[in-house]
Amino acid sequence: MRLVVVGAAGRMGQMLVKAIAANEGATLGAALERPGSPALGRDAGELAGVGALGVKIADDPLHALLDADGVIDFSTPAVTVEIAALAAQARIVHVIGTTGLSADDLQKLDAAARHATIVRSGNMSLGVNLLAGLVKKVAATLGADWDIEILEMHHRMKVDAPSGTALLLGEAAATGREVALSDVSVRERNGHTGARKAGDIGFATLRGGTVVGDHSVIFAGAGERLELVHRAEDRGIFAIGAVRAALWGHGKTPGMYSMADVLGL
Ligand SMILES: NC(=O)C1=CN([C@@H]2O[C@H](COP(=O)(O)OP(=O)(O)OC[C@H]3O[C@@H](n4cnc5c(N)ncnc54)[C@H](OP(=O)(O)O)[C@@H]3O)[C@@H](O)[C@H]2O)C=CC1
Ligand SMILES: O=C(O)C1=N[C@H](C(=O)O)C[C@H](O)C1
Repeated sequence: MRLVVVGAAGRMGQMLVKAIAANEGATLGAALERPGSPALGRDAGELAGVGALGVKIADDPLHALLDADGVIDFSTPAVTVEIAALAAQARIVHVIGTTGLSADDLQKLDAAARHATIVRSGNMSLGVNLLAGLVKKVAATLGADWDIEILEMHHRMKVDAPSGTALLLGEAAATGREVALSDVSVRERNGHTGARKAGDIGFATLRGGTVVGDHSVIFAGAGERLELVHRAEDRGIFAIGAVRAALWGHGKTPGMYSMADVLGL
């Protein structure tokens, strides 16, 4: 499968180039960066530390997608929306790892998924997607007198909050409780907040250093507390998941899919 990597010089982009180079079922067809990026013209494999792959980083998505079977995109919301429209025109697979997407962005992705096969997840790792299943089950099992709080920590360069993973885990908890996350989520607390409202799902965000991604889902009851935790130690886990998603999506009917679909969870 011939794949394009969007944001190929980024933290995840380099991991994706590495993961594609290591996968027998995939080849790197093109590598994209923004116009004006200092990475333009560099060999994507050399930049990612896997040796020259003969693919120079370029800035023209239309040209890059011409002969592609799929595109893997861990970039920014605006770029992802643009790439989704192009992937829909080309009727190819679009794997989306980008987080921080607005409701309007998500609507545009849904429209693109009428023609593109989109796999989107706030976290492409096996561990987090298994964790989401556990969170749903625990939330469904424990009564509403157990409070749910989600805590995440990421590196100092992360630009969106709460993380895509925290929101994915929040959705899993809300689904377990058969409520809409948008009705119960509390993303900020400051000053005289009053007592916690029963049924709320709270989010707390920490940023610092080089933390790849830590997530805790805390179920706090009267006199006891249950915590489910995932710690990502290497970005390679997300890249391996994304390449697996692209290969899984090849030849699938256009639509919006998740990592749970890919992993059969
Ligand atoms: N779903 C998952 O499993 C995971 C998701 N993520 C998400 O992936 C996204 C990227 O994260 P990360 O790699 O850390 O961020 P980076 O900022 O390191 O990478 C993003 C890259 O996209 C580039 N870019 C910007 N504009 C364009 C454009 N027009 N065309 C092509 N490339 C462009 C950036 O270039 P420049 O810096 O020059 O602007 C940068 O190199 C985030 O939303 C993050 O939350 C991250 C890890 C796992
Ligand atoms: O920006 C990151 O780094 C990460 N982003 C994703 C998120 O928002 O949850 C996944 C992972 O935790 C790393």
